[in-house]
Amino acid sequence: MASSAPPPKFPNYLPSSTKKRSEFADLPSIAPAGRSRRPSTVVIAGINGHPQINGSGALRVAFQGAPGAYSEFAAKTACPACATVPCRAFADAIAAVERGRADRVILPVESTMEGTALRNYDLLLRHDLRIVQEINLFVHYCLLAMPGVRPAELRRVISHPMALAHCGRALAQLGLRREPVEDTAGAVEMLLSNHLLDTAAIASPRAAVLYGLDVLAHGLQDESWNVTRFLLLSRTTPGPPQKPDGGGAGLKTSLVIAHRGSSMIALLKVLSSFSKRNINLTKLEVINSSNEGEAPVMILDVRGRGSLRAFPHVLYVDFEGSMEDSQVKEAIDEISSFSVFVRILGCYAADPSIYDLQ
Ligand SMILES: O=C(O)C(=O)Cc1ccccc1
Repeated sequence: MASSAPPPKFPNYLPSSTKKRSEFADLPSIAPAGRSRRPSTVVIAGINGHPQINGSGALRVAFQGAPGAYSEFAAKTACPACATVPCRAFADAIAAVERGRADRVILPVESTMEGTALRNYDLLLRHDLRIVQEINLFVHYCLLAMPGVRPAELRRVISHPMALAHCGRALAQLGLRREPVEDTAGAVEMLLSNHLLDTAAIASPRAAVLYGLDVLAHGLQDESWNVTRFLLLSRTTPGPPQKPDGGGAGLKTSLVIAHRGSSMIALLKVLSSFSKRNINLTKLEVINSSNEGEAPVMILDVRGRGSLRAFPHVLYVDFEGSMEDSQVKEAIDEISSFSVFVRILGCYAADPSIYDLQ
């Protein structure tokens, strides 16, 4: 598919003021479960075929949000026969995998409009999980409201912070007050269970159908090219990564590299280790927390004593190839010789497509 994404910016999209549903002071409390129209099962057609756990049960994929969230669609795209496990927060979704209540967890990690979701990378680094697959989805946003509500009656809009950020221009034109909540489908559920007639939600057209809400506007995102990259994580490595075409190409590896001293010198050395072996980088992000007095990046040392270690300078690198390639092995050995810490976050099939979520 087309690949002319605009250059990513790199803010952390989650504002610290993100509200939990329980903190929504001016909203009536959420209706008891019996009154909620949250569907008990969600059936979504999958798009591509991937290995499944069969027999005793479907692969269970934890995601943050209510049924109908974009992350759930990403999970179903990656594993069409999976059973999805809704979780309130990302940390809960990760805990579900760590405690064996789910087999995989799916996280949105970057978008063409907002850049890297650093918070989600932080979560990935703090836990002993491996990336087993990536999924790219086009994300289309709709403005949803309770049946019969007219646009002029709306005063505010609630949604996931990334959705609010992606639709900034349209929302400014509509003059709606923005309030972040945990996920897009959760926002829809909140409208419904609290019968909010002055509030709209930004969510997918699927969520509108699932919950029976009206779609007041389609394609609310400021940029028509709005792709979100999700990572599927597992506690264990489920065997060698499957190449997407069954051939030799299409594997990717993700690394986090920490170093002391100048991050520029380390960056140049890392780039040289890859370039002299003709290894293609697909992502490179420098986190330098020492200058602005920010908290250091905490990384779980999965090889050592399993303890969290703090680093002021970190590089995230994704590149084409896997640990099966001798050139890749050599590059990682060289990088390890001048870095204080290197962790392989996963070798996995690169997603050759961008799936369309309508
Ligand atoms: O809130 C959701 O539905 C999510 O799955 C998180 C999200 C929000 C916006 C774009 C992609 C993922």
